[in-house]
Amino acid sequence: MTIADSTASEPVVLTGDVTSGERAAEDFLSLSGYVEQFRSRLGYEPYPGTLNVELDATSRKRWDRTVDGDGGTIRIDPWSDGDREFGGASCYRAAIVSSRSEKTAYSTCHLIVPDRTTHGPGTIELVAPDRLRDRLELADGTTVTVNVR
Ligand SMILES: Cc1cc2nc3c(=O)[nH]c(=O)nc-3n(C[C@H](O)[C@H](O)[C@H](O)COP(=O)(O)O)c2cc1C
Ligand SMILES: Nc1ccn([C@@H]2O[C@H](COP(=O)(O)OP(=O)(O)O)[C@@H](O)[C@H]2O)c(=O)n1
Repeated sequence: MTIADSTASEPVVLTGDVTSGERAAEDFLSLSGYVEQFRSRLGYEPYPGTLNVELDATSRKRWDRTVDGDGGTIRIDPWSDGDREFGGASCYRAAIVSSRSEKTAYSTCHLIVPDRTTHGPGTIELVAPDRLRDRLELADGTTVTVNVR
């Protein structure tokens, strides 16, 4: 299955646990070169940071297979501020549900795959206009389901 196939059929369903990283994404997502692209291409200004989700074994295989050979639905282009080069990213429309409040889905977020990242393929990152830890009462270790379209 590819992301292109999944648009026409069912979303790709991924489950995993919320984790903390090294607070690197916060700095990148505060830069105007990214903020302007998110506003025009995703339709919102992201909360500065990414929510990290460590996938379970089944989801990890599913996601590896899904992204294979797919260019991503929405591209964020590389850019430069004159001194430094910043990498691009691929974004996929997504919705997230917490195992602690399954009635509350947050559906205006995106799974983002930076071209350069410190994370391996077993950890996905989500961007959203709101702080998802607050909106969905998430803590490290909370199991979440991410539906990727
Ligand atoms: C929009 C975006 C752009 C990024 N651009 C770069 C980059 O140019 N160079 C780089 O080394 N990492 C880049 N990263 C990746 C981060 O450095 C980091 O590997 C990843 O987002 C995990 O961060 P965390 O430690 O906050 O979880 C980018 C991340 C995002 C979300
Ligand atoms: N839309 C978002 C983005 C980040 N976050 C959280 O905001 C904090 C800062 O994001 P970050 O990407 O710099 O941090 P880490 O993921 O490296 O821990 C982290 O605790 C993220 O989990 C969130 O709750 N909702």
